[in-house]
Amino acid sequence: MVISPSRTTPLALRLEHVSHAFHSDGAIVPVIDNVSLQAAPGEFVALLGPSGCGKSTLLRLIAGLEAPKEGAIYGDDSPVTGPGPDRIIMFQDPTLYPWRRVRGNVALGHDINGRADDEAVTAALKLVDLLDFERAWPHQLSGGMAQRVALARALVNDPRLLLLDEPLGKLDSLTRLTMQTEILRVWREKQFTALMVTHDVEEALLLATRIVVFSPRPARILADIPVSLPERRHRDDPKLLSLRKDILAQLGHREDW
Ligand SMILES: Nc1ncnc2c1ncn2[C@@H]1O[C@H](COP(=O)(O)OP(=O)(O)OP(=O)(O)O)[C@@H](O)[C@H]1O
Repeated sequence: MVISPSRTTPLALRLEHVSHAFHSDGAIVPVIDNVSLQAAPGEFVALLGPSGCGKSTLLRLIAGLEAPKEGAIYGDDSPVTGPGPDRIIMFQDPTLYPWRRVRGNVALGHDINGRADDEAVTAALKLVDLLDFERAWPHQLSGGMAQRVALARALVNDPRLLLLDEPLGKLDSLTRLTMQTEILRVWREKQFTALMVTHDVEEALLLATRIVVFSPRPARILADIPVSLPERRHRDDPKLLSLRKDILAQLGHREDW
């Protein structure tokens, strides 16, 4: 499979009454509680919620890494029964192999049958603007560059749904701003469906077309908010600031102290 130079065919995602729980020390710990959610093809949905509420677990269920205890997940009306190259997850930690160059790390995303497609790897490197660094080693990269390598590795199979699990969480604030722009640029170019977990309300408002707010564990949907802001957004837009205040209130934060 070769990463297509133009738009991909985005996936329509649907979760129906999804619940999940873990066994811990002989007890059952509910983590997801009756979550029904849809993402239209090409939407960028941000998932916000308190730490430990179950957001990463929800992404793992959508990626097919685990099966929900109850409910069902559909991609384009087909039930999700396991992982697949159409749904790729990108984590907070880029986890690059230090003994592989940048190109070799990106190729790993495509190495399922023991060989990578050179053209696909080149296209993915180009997409994140790292072709000039293809022969660099991971230790020679900045944190932002390492995350761009991880993004290229996620994109090399041309996913139809990209699941971003706090991908910018460990970056310094300036690199984070640059990476937000990078992610938006790549999403606009490829037009995959995106679901991104973040703790940063402003980040969600700058990137997403919709924001879903979750309760503390077990995660229930508290609010599903369309972000009807212009495509090019400004963090000091009064409408963005007002939405930010509403969402922080949903999360139990008040800013009047
Ligand atoms: N494999 C597991 N076995 C047992 N408990 C687990 C497992 N994975 C996650 N949990 C628990 O499920 C809960 C939700 O975890 P999860 O990582 O999904 O939360 P989160 O909202 O992504 O958290 P954060 O925002 O801090 O990353 C936590 O209490 C966690 O300890």
